Amino acid sequence: MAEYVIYETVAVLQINNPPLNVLSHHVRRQLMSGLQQALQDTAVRSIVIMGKGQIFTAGADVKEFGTEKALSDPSLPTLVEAVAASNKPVVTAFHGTTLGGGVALALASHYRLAASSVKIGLPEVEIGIVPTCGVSQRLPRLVGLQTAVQMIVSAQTMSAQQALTTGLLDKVVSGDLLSEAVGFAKSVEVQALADRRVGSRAVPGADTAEDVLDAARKRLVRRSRGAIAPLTCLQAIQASLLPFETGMKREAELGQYLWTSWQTGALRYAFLAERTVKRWYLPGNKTVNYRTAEPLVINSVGVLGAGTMGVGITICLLQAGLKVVLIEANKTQLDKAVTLIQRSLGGRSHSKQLSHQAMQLRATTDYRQLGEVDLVIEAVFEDLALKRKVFQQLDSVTKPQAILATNTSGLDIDKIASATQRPDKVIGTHFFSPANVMRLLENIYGRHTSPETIATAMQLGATIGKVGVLVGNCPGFVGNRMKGLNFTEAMFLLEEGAEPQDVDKVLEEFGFAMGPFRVSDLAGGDVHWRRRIQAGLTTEQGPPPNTPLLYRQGNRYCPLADMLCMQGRFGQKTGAGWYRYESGSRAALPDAVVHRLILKHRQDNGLQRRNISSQEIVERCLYPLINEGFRILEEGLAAGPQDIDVIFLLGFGWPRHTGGPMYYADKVVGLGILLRCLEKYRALHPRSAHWVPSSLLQTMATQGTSLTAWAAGSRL
Ligand SMILES: CCCCCCCCCCCCC/C=C/C(=O)SCCNC(=O)CCNC(=O)[C@H](O)C(C)(C)COP(=O)(O)OP(=O)(O)OC[C@H]1O[C@@H](n2cnc3c(N)ncnc32)[C@H](O)[C@@H]1OP(=O)(O)O
Repeated sequence: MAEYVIYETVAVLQINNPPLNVLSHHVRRQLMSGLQQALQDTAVRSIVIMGKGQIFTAGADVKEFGTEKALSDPSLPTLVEAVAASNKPVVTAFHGTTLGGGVALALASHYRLAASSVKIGLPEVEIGIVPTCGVSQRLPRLVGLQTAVQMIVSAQTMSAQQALTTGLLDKVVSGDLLSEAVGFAKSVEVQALADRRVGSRAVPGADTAEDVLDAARKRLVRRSRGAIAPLTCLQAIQASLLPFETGMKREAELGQYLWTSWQTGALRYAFLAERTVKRWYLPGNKTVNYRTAEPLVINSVGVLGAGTMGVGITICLLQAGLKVVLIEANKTQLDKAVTLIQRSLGGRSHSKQLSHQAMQLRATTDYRQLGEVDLVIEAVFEDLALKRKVFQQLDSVTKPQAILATNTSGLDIDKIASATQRPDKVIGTHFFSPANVMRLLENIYGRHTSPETIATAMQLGATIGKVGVLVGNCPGFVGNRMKGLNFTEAMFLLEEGAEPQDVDKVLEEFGFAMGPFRVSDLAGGDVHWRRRIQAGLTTEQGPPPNTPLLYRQGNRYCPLADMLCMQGRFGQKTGAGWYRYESGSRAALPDAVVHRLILKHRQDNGLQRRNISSQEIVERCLYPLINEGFRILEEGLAAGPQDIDVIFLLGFGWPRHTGGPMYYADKVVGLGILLRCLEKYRALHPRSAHWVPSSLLQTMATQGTSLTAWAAGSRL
């Protein structure tokens, strides 16, 4: 709700809708009624709008979007325009965080005041909408086009000091915000309002406007990759160069266009899904969940292995204020890791002046130093036998109540746990590289993992700023199990007529930052080659004896990746893979050697080249992966489609504006069409098991059930 209090001649309207003061319908109604009361009360000469609690407001109520409530009277635009039309001065005074609709209220006010710690931002583009309510028209008039573009299109927050410098704020206060705001409001009661109305101003620096907009447009065309919101927001900003009323009409048209687009639905889903997955539960036993399981308190963590992953994990633990014992048998490697960690945390090792965070690190070659830690994250080489040996050692050196986590991208958690006497305390914590940057933490529970251990791993993820997603134990877990199929089909497309750059281009246009072949070159082709060798699919010398070249273990198989690896072409690190790289450059250049290799492979094996459409590339690379997602749900390895989508959005660069693979299948492709497509390709490629539609998909498609609606109903 919103409270109404009078301080002499000042009416103070305080938003009180904990925890984040979102501008839900009831809040808007009360603010509007408070505003009208203040305007009618002759004793009131000025009005202050502020918020109670930890922040001013997180903006419009995103959970109302897509429902009638979002447009119910007073809608946010109506409220904002009522503030702008006030004939008594309105001062918006904010603290904590002020986002979206909160900024709209502030811009419509006559004065803006903020606490010095405030963060101001316009995250609308991230949920696929235009910052309407006059924001796209008033902000450029107040701070100039360059800053407006920066704020609206980047969605980054601004500090109070930056906002003061750009002219967004009139004053930054360090004392009590309420008394400062009331004092300020009194001081402006007799001031004329005409030139305080932002809408009546001209956009400063309009002479350089076209240059600013052109540069922004070029940047966005390069970066948006299919997302429509950023360029639409830019169009709205451009309209601020028109007379105010005309610009407002244009803003409303563009606002409506995005408001009704499927992409805003997808982006809003992604926003809520990231929060939904925190409310974890075991798909097979909902009584084990985030409410019933208590996490252990974790103060100190051991990290075993100081390779790239170990270093990244250590950095995020230290950044979260945890004590870390880093163990590495190789002293040279350990020293190198310590330098990297200190550098990353801002400590200056040469002057011995370390940051406070870096001082929480103890680096040693001695396992016994793990005796007192609350939890260990093992990050040694991805080899089951090695990990089992390490866990045996950990079991004997750590205290009995310590949790033992393994950073594996696909090995069997139960086999690792069975090397210890405490399988209930063993869990998989799959970090994504670079571990200190990527926000995903895939947590994998084994057959014996206790609820307490799960709750602790999920809590640890939140502590270190990651989004933890809980999944069941299967080869590759959820992410890699699904992702692997994308690459498999991408290679079949090469056999049938495509070149690596064709496949990459189509998937990059779809929205991925990099296509599968560029990703493979970046990650290093040898990583998966080793896995294929371990799985008995190939050998270092070629196919295993008495194995047909194009079929392995009963399925169609493309040996092209193996052939490249046998030539030592592992990708960027060797200067050549699916592409070639000129020395020191990361630019992937199409390579005649690869072209000839593919050509010869087709000729040797009687494979006919044909033209492959972009549509087919998308379907062949993405639909098997989605089908596998349905199988994962069917097998009870993920609680819902949100969990799978968050894994792909945060761990695999799946384009956010499509919501993630499961949302995309449900809301964009349609389950019926997906099913028919799988059946078509199954008929064409009978030796690829991944085209067999999952029974869950078949049931849903046949019954016309929506996956997201089904999931929303079953979620705790
Ligand atoms: C057909 C005609 C069409 C015409 C157009 C009609 C117009 C209709 C209105 C249009 C209005 C346009 C202009 C205004 C736009 C906006 O304001 S859009 C909203 C902008 N705000 C956001 O995007 C907020 C994003 N939130 C955050 O970044 C973070 O939540 C936070 C504020 C920084 C706090 O972070 P943290 O403390 O980590 O908390 P969280 O876990 O993220 O959130 C806690 C719970 O609060 C929920 N929540 C957060 N923000 C909102 C929100 N804006 N609305 C609703 N709910 C919100 C969040 O989901 C969490 O809840 P659970 O999901 O239940 O866990």
